Amino acid sequence: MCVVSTSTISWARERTAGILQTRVTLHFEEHILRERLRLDLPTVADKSAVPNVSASQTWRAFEFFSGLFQRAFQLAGQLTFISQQMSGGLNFTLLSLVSPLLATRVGRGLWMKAYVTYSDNIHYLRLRALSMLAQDKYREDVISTGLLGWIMTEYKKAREGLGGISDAPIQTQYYSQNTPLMGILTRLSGDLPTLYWAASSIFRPHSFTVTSFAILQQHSQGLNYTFQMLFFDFSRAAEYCSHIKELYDMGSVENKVADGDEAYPNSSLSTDKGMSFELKNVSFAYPGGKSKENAIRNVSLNISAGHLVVIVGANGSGKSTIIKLLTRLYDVDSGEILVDGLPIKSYRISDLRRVQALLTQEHKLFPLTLAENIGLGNPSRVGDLELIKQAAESGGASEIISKLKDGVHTILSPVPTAYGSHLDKTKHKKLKSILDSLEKEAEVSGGEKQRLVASRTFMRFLSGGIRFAVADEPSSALDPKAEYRLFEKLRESGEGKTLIFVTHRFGHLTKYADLVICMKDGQAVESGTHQELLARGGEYSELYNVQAKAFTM
Ligand SMILES: Nc1ncnc2c1ncn2[C@@H]1O[C@H](COP(=O)(O)OP(=O)(O)OP(=O)(O)O)[C@@H](O)[C@H]1O
Repeated sequence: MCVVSTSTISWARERTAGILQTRVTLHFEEHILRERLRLDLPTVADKSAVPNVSASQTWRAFEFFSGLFQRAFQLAGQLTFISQQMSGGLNFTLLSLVSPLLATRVGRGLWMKAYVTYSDNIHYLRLRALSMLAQDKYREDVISTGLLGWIMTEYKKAREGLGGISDAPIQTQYYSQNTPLMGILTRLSGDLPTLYWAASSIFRPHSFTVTSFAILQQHSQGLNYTFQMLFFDFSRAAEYCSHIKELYDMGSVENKVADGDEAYPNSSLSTDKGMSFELKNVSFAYPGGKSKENAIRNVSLNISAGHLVVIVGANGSGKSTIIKLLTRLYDVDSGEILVDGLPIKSYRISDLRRVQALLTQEHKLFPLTLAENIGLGNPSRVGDLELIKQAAESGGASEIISKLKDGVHTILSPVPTAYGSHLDKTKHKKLKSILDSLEKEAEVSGGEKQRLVASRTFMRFLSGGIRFAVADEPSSALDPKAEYRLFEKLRESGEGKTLIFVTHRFGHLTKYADLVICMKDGQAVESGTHQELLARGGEYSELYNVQAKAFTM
C-alpha cells in the first residue's frame, strides 16, 4: 500500500507541479513582456537601467522557498527525535553544526562571493574563435576560400601555446588553489558527534550498543546534511528575494525618451500636407557608443510639410541617426527639433507614432503568419485580408505569397518546440523525417523578406492618417526593378505626407526630391535641390558622378 500510495502521490505531484510551473511562469512572463515592450531604445541600451529578469527565475524562487520550508520542517523533526531519543541531544546537535558551518562559512571558496571571470590568454581566445568557424553561418566563407588547412594549423598552434593551462570552471580552479587543510578539517569535524558519543560511552558503557551506534551515525549524517543545506539556502535567500524585487522594479523603470502632453496634429499649427521639421544646431551621441565623435554634430535643417527629401552620404555619416531623431526613437543631446513649429518633446509620443510610417533594414519579419506580418502595419485592421492583399500588392509581395502552400497563413519562421530523443538515423527514419519537416523554416530570399516587410509599411499607409513616412535603405536586398517599384509606390502614396528616403542608390529619386541633404561625418554638409547641389560641385556631385559614371562608361 505504501509503495502504491507513494508512487501515486509522486505522480500527482509531478503532474500538478508542471501545471503550476506553467501558470506561475506565464503570469510573470506577461508582466515582463508588458514592461519590456513599453521600453524605448535608449533605455534598453542602458543595461544598468533595466533589470535583467526572466519569468523562469520566479518559478525557481518559488521552488526554492518551498524547499526551504520543507527543510526547516525536516530539521525540526530531526531535532525532536534526537532530543527524545538520547541524553546529551543538545551537545550532539551543536557538534553536528560544526562541520556545515566550517564548510559554508570558512572554507567556502568562491561560494556566494561576487565575482567576474574572463580570459585574457591570447591562445585560449584564439582557440575559441577558431572553433567558432565551424558554425554553419561561416561555412560558405570557409568553403569558398578553402580555409580548412589554415584553421587547423592555427588551431594546433594555439593549442600548443595554451600548453597545460586548464579551462575548468573557475570555482574548481579556485578551490584547488587553496591548501587541502580546510577540506581535512571539515571532514574531520563531521565525525565530532560520533567522537562525542564514543567518549560518553566510555564513561557510561552500559548505554553503548552496536545498534545505537548505527542509529547515531545515521542521525549525525542526516543532521549534518540538513544544516549544510539550510546554511546554503539562507545565503541564497537574499539572492532570490532580489530577483523578485527586480521583477517588480521593472514597472518603475522610466523611459529616457519622456512623453509630452501636446496632442498631434496640432489644430492651429499642423497642416494636411504632412509633418514639417526644423533642426536647430542638433548634436547627438549614442548612449554607451564607443566612438569618440558624436554621431550627429551641429546639424541645422528645415524640412517643409509634404516635401520629398532624399538623404545621401557615405557609410556612417549619420543618415540613419537623423531619422532616429526625427522619429523620436532617441532624443537629441543638444540643440532642438521642432515639429510643426513646436518642440518634438512636447508632443505625446503615441500621437507622433500614429502618424509615422518607418521602413528600414532593421525591420524584421515577426514569427507570426504572413497575414499578421503585413496586417500589423495597422493593428486595428490586422484581420482585413482584402486590405492585406492590397498592401502585399503594393509591397511587391503578392507573387511570393501565392507561391506558398499556405499562402498568407504561412509562418515563415515558426517558434521551435519540436524535439526528438534517441533517434537513430537508420532505425527511426520516419520519426526523423517527421522531426525534420516539423517547424521547417519556409525558404524565401532576403529580397523577398524585404518585400514582405515593405508590405507592412504599405498596410500602414492604407490605414490613412500617416503624415510622415521614412524609407531608410530598405532596398539593399531588392533587385533594381523591385527597388524602383518600391520607391515609385512610396512616392505615389506620398500625398499628405512628408517623405524621407535614405539611400545610396539615389539616381532615380533625386530628380523628384524637393530637398537633397548630403551628410558627411555627422554633419549636413550640403542641402538643396539636385540641380543646385550638382552645380555646387561638392560632396553630393562627387557621389552622384561616381554612380553616373558607372552607366556612361
Ligand atoms: N546603436 C548605435 N550605437 C552606437 N553607435 C552607433 C549606433 N548606430 C550608429 N552608430 C554610429 O553612429 C554613426 C552614424 O551612424 P548611422 O547609422 O547614422 O550612419 P549611416 O549614414 O546611416 O550609415 P550607413 O550608410 O552605413 O547606413 C556611425 O559612426 C555609427 O557607428
